[in-house]
Amino acid sequence: MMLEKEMLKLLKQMISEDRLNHSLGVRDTAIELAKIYEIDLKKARIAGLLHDCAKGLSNNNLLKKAEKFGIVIDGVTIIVPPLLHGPVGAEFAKRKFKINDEEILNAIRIHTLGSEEMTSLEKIIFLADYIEPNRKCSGLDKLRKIARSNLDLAVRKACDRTLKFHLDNHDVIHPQTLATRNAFLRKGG
Ligand SMILES: Nc1ncnc2c1ncn2[C@@H]1O[C@H](COP(=O)(O)OP(=O)(O)O)[C@@H](O)[C@H]1O
Repeated sequence: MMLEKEMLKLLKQMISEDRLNHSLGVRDTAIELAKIYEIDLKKARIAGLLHDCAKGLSNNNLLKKAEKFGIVIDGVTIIVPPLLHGPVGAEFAKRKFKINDEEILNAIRIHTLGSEEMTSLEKIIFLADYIEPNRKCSGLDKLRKIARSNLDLAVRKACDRTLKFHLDNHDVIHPQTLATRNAFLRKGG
């Protein structure tokens, strides 16, 4: 595996300064949550750092890379190509950053929409992306607290926020956020 210093150097060439700061915030928040929930700190650290490594690509390039990597492009994703930055990012993590750990790759892959069944690492990356300190949306402090005491409830509440946001914005909405939300509601989240 590459050293984190080398990963950082490569990542800097791939994303903007703001996105890099966000990635460092996600890395640090993921480490903090990993300590609370007693999961592998190194995996949380690397997945957090690299989760947005494909965020610098244009919609057109995301679609091209998705096709090249054999990623399934569904009817909503073709309309909202930024949804591909997780799946394409997982491929970049593997090919450019030499990450072979499937748990890290899956956490990067599903970090935007979540999934009905998620590992603790996947939940932590999903949430760290949402609550890291550079995110300034109102009302996040409550979610920051919940993430530190109940991961499943925090995932469900994060999905609720995403759904509300996109409804209010009159956006096309990917149904996976709703599927994730319903699954976590049933888990008691
Ligand atoms: N359920 C969804 N339906 C449609 N678009 C979504 C959904 N969830 C996220 N998006 C969009 O996908 C892109 C990536 O989401 P996200 O990783 O949360 O972005 P960011 O880190 O820039 O906030 C954004 O353009 C966001 O608006």
